[in-house]
Amino acid sequence: MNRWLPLVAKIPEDMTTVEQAEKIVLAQLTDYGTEAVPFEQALGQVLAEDLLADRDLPPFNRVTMDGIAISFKAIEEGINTFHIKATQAAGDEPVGIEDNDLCIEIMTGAALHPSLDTVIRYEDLEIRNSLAALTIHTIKKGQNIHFKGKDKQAGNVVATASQKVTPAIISLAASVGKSELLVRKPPRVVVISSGDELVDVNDTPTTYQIRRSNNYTIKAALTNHGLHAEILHIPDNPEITREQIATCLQNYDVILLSGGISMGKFDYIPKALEELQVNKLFHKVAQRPGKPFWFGRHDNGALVFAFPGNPVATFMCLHRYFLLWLDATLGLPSKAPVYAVLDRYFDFQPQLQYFLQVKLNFTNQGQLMATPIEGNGSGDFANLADTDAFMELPMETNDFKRGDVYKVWTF
Ligand SMILES: Nc1nc2c(c(=O)[nH]1)N[C@H]1C(S)=C(S)[C@@H](COP(=O)(O)OP(=O)(O)OC[C@H]3O[C@@H](n4cnc5c(N)ncnc54)[C@H](O)[C@@H]3O)O[C@H]1N2
Ligand code: MOO
Repeated sequence: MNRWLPLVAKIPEDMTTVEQAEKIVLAQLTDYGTEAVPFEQALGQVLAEDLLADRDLPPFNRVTMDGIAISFKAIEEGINTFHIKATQAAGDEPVGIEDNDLCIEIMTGAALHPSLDTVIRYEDLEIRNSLAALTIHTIKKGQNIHFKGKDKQAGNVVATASQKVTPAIISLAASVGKSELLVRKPPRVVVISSGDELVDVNDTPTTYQIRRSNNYTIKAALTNHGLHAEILHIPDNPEITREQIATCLQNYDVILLSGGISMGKFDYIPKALEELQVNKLFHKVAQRPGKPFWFGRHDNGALVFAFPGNPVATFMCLHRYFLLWLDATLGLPSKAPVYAVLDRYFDFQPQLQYFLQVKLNFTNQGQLMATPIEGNGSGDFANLADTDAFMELPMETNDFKRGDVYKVWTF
């Protein structure tokens, strides 16, 4: 590299830096309201209410081992053989004892009667003719019991608003009897591809055509984030492009476009967007891949993320900008950035912020290492399957040394 260049990178005036682009995107947060959904359908959505315990958790003194329940007083009195008074299953009404030499044969999950305070596992007993004899000497009062209210008390918050609904939260909702959850309404999203060279998955491409894939990649990534999206393909025709986008601007909150935004003769998208009064907030970011990225907002509030068509560029911009915006707009707390150690030397000369594709691995010391898998540019989608993240290499540097630590965007 030319070491005489100043460290502050110079970028062309018509370009936005990655940092500025992120700020502009994150300044466009929108509240789409809330909706009640059946709890099983809430996976991946963002909670819009606190989830409260409807009763103590656990709701009774819960036995945690199959065996017998006794009063600890018996142990203090030196008793080590017990008459089995009854057998109690989980869900049964609790059975108590009147004398300390009695016990209840009891199962995991059963509710303990107030006259009992200690549970001894079958493994520590010998049972014969309705008599249970201890085979161990050390017994602690209160052992093998999960006490009422130990985890949460009635009215306590078990999950807070602005948390993403995970399988654990589905489990909590079921436990506290919330069959419906109030969640943040996600934006209505349409994913649009364009280009006459693109045919659908089930069509046979001519020798010079390819199958469209970006729209499916985007849709799949959104599904992973709990967001449903519609798909639309527009041919390379300026009138149809304008008409279709105009309709989408009325029917969707967010339009994710892929392709048709650089300098080609058939790249009609930026012009159509401007004609439709979508205000351009930036076009071109000093980054690779994804330099021609276009972002704007219609007066009605609809946002347009127009990603460059090359598959890796679309994929990177989706993760670096759109998903970041989505989390923020749904009120999720911002995630702490993830950093990894570059495991070999890498150089990149252009004055652009480079998003290097990497394979991530933890060492046996718990350190996250990133191995560059560069591929063949932003058209090389095959390479995406071999990598886990983009490593964001700062624009101010051209030489990235083994052992350097940089931010990664996992996908
Ligand atoms: N003169 C210039 N040419 C290009 C520039 C530039 O700055 N000056 N930038 C290059 C960069 S960087 C990129 S990235 C691409 C982006 O161009 P577009 O957004 O206009 O995308 P297209 O030309 O429509 O397509 C690019 C490439 O991707 C394929 N593609 C498009 N959509 C899909 C899809 N849904 N599924 C799969 N593949 C798709 C398309 O067939 C092309 O091969 O422009 C460079 N050119
Ligand atoms: O943005 Mo392009 O992705 O550099 O190929």
